[in-house]
Amino acid sequence: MIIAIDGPAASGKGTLARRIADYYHLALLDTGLTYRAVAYEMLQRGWPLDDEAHAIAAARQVDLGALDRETLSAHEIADAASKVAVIPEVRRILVEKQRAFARNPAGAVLDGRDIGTVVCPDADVKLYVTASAEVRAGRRLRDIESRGGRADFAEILADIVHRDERDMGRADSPLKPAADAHLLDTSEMGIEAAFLAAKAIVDDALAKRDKA
Ligand SMILES: Nc1ncnc2c1ncn2[C@@H]1O[C@H](COP(=O)(O)OP(=O)(O)OP(=O)(O)O)[C@@H](O)[C@H]1O
Ligand SMILES: Nc1ccn([C@@H]2O[C@H](COP(=O)(O)O)[C@@H](O)[C@H]2O)c(=O)n1
Repeated sequence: MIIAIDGPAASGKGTLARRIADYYHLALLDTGLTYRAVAYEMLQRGWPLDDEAHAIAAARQVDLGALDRETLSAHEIADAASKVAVIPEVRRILVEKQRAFARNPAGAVLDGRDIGTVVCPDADVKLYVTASAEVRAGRRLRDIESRGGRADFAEILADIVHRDERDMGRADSPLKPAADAHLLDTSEMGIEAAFLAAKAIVDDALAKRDKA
């Protein structure tokens, strides 16, 4: 079984993906980390983010087994990731690795921006998780503060809106719900309620599949 979870920044898709993968005993890949790994390498080396040759070389080096969430989750890497993610050849290389992961015989959950539309168009279940930009900014702020950091709500909101615009507006694999995705607006749902709503969708899809 493959479950595809897409959505804009800080919508809670990663949290949901983790819960679903644990519950159904599926392998999990946060594909955002693969773009972040390319951005991290570019920033570390001092290469401009629009240097396509170096970005492509960095994408080839990405090892799915060695993605360091702690290092890659830094807030400033997110914006850089969305800049390298507009380069078609970077996407092609990373999508190939993501598809290889999705072939895991035990089944897999992948979350990102183009999983239901490009990476796994035949996924058994597709979820498009969203929430208002203000709710998402509030969640991200609490996230940063709970780890001892400081941030400004207005700045986070502006970053989120700007990143969404870039992700939705790019020519190659823009963020959008797949035609057959189930929309899950979690603006007024806590983590547990969002998980239960997603689980109901997955269980329903599995029951239909088993009947067919
Ligand atoms: N339904 C929810 N209600 C309240 N808080 C939530 C909910 N879902 C996720 N969160 C919290 O919001 C923050 C962002 O969630 P998460 O990292 O899962 O988002 P994401 O969509 O994967 O973000 P990104 O695209 O930036 O990686 C986390 O602190 C998480 O605990
Ligand atoms: N399938 C994906 C996943 C991510 N991106 C780009 O990476 C940026 C960071 O992603 P996070 O989920 O870790 O926040 C994101 O803003 C996208 O630009 C992508 O293009 N496709």
